[in-house]
Formats: sequence, C-alpha cells, structure tokens
Amino acid sequence: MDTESQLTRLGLFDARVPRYTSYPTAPHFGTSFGQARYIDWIGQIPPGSAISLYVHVPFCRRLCWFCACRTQGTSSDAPVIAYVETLRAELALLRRHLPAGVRLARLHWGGGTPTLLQPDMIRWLTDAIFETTPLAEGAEFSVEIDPSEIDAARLDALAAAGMNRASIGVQDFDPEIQQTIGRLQSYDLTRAAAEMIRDRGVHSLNADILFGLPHQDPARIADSVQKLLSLSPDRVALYGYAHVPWMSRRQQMIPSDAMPTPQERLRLFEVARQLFLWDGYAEIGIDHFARPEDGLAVAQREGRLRRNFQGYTDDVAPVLLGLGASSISRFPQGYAQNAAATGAYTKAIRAGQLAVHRGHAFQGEDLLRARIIEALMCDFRVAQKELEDSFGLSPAGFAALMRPVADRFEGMVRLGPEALEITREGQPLTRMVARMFDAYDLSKAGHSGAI
Ligand SMILES: C=Cc1c2[nH]c(c1C)Cc1[nH]c(c(CCC(=O)O)c1C)Cc1[nH]c(c(C)c1CCC(=O)O)Cc1[nH]c(c(C)c1C=C)C2
Ligand SMILES: C[C@H]1O[C@@H](n2cnc3c(N)ncnc32)[C@H](O)[C@@H]1O
Ligand code: MET
Ligand code: SF4
Repeated sequence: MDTESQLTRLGLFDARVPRYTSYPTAPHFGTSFGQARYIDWIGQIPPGSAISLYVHVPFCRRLCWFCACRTQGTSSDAPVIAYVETLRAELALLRRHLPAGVRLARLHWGGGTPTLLQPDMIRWLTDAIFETTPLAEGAEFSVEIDPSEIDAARLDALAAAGMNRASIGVQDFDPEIQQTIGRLQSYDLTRAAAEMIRDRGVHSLNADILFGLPHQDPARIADSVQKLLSLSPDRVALYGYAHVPWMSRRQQMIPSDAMPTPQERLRLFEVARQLFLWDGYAEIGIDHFARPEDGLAVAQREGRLRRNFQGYTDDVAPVLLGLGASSISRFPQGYAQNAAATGAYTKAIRAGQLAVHRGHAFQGEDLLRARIIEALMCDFRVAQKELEDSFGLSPAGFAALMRPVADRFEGMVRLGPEALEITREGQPLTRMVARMFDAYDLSKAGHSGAI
C-alpha cells in the first residue's frame, strides 16, 4: 500500500484535532478560575528568576479574511492608545505581586498587529514593561510585523527598545490567492520590509506562510516558497490554513469550493517542505523550518525544543506571563487566560483588577500527558526513560500506555522498549497520535482538519 492509502486508512483526511499549543487545550480551561489563584502563582515565581512575557495587541488596520487570530479592525489610533494605557495599568497591577528581581528571558509582541503602535506608544509600553521586569542578559525581544503596516520611524523605535527578532506575515505571494483571502501584499513590499528590518541589526527574521489556501496548487506554492527563500528568512512557519468559518466570521468571504481537498493539502505541504529541505533548512516539528545555525534548529538537535502558544520555541523559562486581551499565561501550576473581549479585559483592568477569567490548575495525569504530547509534537518521539525520571512511569506502565497507540497507527508508529516513535511517513499523523493521549472531551471544540 502506498503512503497516501495508508494515511487514508488511518483516517488522516477525515479527522479534526487540536493544534496542541497547550495541554489541556484552551477550550478546557474552566470559567470558575479566580484572580486569587493567579496572584498566588505569580507570588510563587522564584525571586531573581528569568520569565517570559507575551503581549497581545488585538488591533489591525486591515482585517484579512483568512485570519483566525483574535483581533479587530480600527482606522484610528484612539483605541490603540487607550489599549496601551490599559496594558500599562495591567503592568502596574502585576508589579504589586511579582517577587523582586524577576527579569525577562523572552519578550514577544503578537496580535493582531503590534506595529500599529506609533513610536511614542512603543516607548511608553517598553518603558512600563522594563520598569516591571528588565530584559535579562542575552534576552530575545521579538515582534510580529505586518509588512503593510511598518515604516522607518516605528522600526527605529522598536530597535532602540531592543527588538532583536522579527516575524513577518507573508501567507502567499500569488495575486489571485491574495485576492481570494483578502490580503494584498506585493513581493516588493514584503522584500522592502525584510530589508528595513535587517538594516536595523535584527539578527533573526521569521516569516509565516500558509498551505491549503483557496486556488493553491503545487506550482503556485512552489513559486511562493521560492520567492520567500529569496528573502533568506532564518525561520519559516508553514501553517496549514484552518478554514473555520463557524469560528471566524471573516472567513465566510472565502469561497469554500475553491479550497483544496485534504489530500491536496498534504501534497502542497510536501512540495513546500521539499523546497525548504533542498535549500538547507532543518525541519522543526510539524510546521517549522529553520537555518541549521538558528536557535530553533540547535535546540531541536540538542533535544531542547519546546512547544508553547506561539508554536515552537527554545525558551526554557518555567513561567510565561500573557498580557492583554485573550492572552494566556503558563505556570508550573497551570494556565490562566485573560478575558478574550477587549471591552471585558479593559473594564477589569481599569477597575483595578487583573483580567484573568479562565484557567486550569494541573491535576492528576495532566503533566504526564502534556509532556507526552509536547514530545510528540517536537521530536515525533516519546522516551521511556524521560517519563520514568520525571513521572516515575515504569517500563511496564510505559508499554501499557503506548501499546494501544502503536496498534492504532500500525506501520506509521514504532514501539520499542526505549521509545515510541512516529516514522517519517507517519509525521502528518502527529496531531492525531497526540490526540490519543488527550484525556479531555474534544467533541465540542470545533477544531479544523488534521492536515
Ligand atoms: C495568531 C493567530 C493564531 C493563533 N492560533 C491560530 C492562529 C491563526 C490557529 C488556530 N488556533 C486555534 C484555532 C481554532 C481551530 C483549530 O484548528 O483548533 C485556530 C484556527 C485554537 C485556538 N486558538 C486560541 C484558542 C483559545 C484556541 C482553542 C484551543 C486550542 O485548540 O488549542 C486563541 C489564540 N490563538 C492564538 C493566540 C495568540 C490566541 C490567544 C490567546 C494564536
Ligand atoms: C500569526 C500567523 O497565524 C497564521 N494564521 C492566521 N490565520 C490563520 C488560519 N486561519 N489558519 C492558519 N494560520 C493562520 C498566519 O500565518 C499569521 O501570520
Ligand atoms: N498582523 C501581522 C501580519 O499579518 C502579523 C502576523 S498575523 C498575527 O503580517
Ligand atoms: S493576518 Fe495579521 S494583519 Fe491580517 S487580520 Fe490577521 S492579524 Fe491582522
């Protein structure tokens, strides 16, 4: 049987599964999660330790139809200025609870479009952040940049504040596809943005592109990937387009009949993957590629690759604080998420309260299952010894947990005494394999397809 027939038999083209940027996934966070617990977890951060900070900016000048991110359109700066004020107020609240001497190993601004912030807003925000938690030695400060919404003044302000990594949204270079997904962005504009970013000494440039877009075919995705390679990104995220018009109303503008089939999506991914590999990129997990000298590729080779809400990371900080509407924080004790709607978030903060309204405290087998899922997503492999060292799982316990999964994915997943491993041909099944270790009820979460 050829690989595609085997993947068909195993259900790849019919399954709906999460992307596992956390375990449990966000739909399973409870609503009865109180401020008190969040404050308690913040108080338990070791004094003088390094943590990470994510800042969410839920505004865009343009609203691309394909986009499933939590963001809203605005033509004026007024809501953005008000939002930055709220972020500063949230930081002031955090300062009351943070132990002394905490520093930032990583700072990431995402969205939405953080580059909607004008230079003076960038300075207000970075001043408030660094007053709360200064950057640690060797820290990384990364910003998501829309090539259509950036100029020299804003880049200068970001570089002066210490930005040393940047991520640009590309999605696809084909004009017809851009029309269909409601995001026009010429190659020349994208190239100019990449050059402006590099001119400011930003040492690492990431780009996001998508497979599975309407009207995409192997020739078109190959052309887009070649154009992207001509910009020499250090890292690339090759995401599968998630068509979830029931969750993201803007996507109703995209004709469903122009969408490739799941089988075609797999071929599109393979075409793009081959081009990155031929150009010398290392394959990172299920959807990233990185130059061999890039931190992600090094972390992967050394077994230090991790998964978080931004996808893959080499961040080892045990705490990630999420600031802004809808942001999720991760602690050794569990997850906490701010109110998703900007209005509800603003109301809480302006009333002098933190805006956490959902969360999950790890319990029972959560941490064991979370680690198994993370190891599959990062390394396509789960090692018995690691689970024994970390969770006391015996060889017999390991075999009992893994055997049903190896049987379910026979031929694509190998089980030995030392490890469970997904084969190269089986890699498209990774989220389905991970799902086997998910103990929560996934029937109501409305996930997109497995490929
Ligand atoms: C920066 C934008 C995006 C983030 N994730 C995605 C995008 C485009 C992709 C995505 N993530 C989820 C879905 C829903 C359907 C699915 O395939 O599962 C899509 C299309 C899952 C998701 N994203 C958020 C939540 C609460 C969930 C459900 C939980 C899960 O499946 O893990 C919110 C969320 N996503 C992103 C951010 C920054 C964010 C806010 C905290 C990134
Ligand atoms: C932050 C990144 O999220 C990706 N992104 C935005 N919307 C979607 C979607 N519906 N499906 C997959 N990826 C998406 C884009 O590539 C963007 O650059
Ligand atoms: N908003 C930016 C862009 O579209 C960053 C990626 S999408 C969150 O380019
Ligand atoms: S892709 Fe970027 S610019 Fe477009 S709507 Fe999404 S967050 Fe905004």
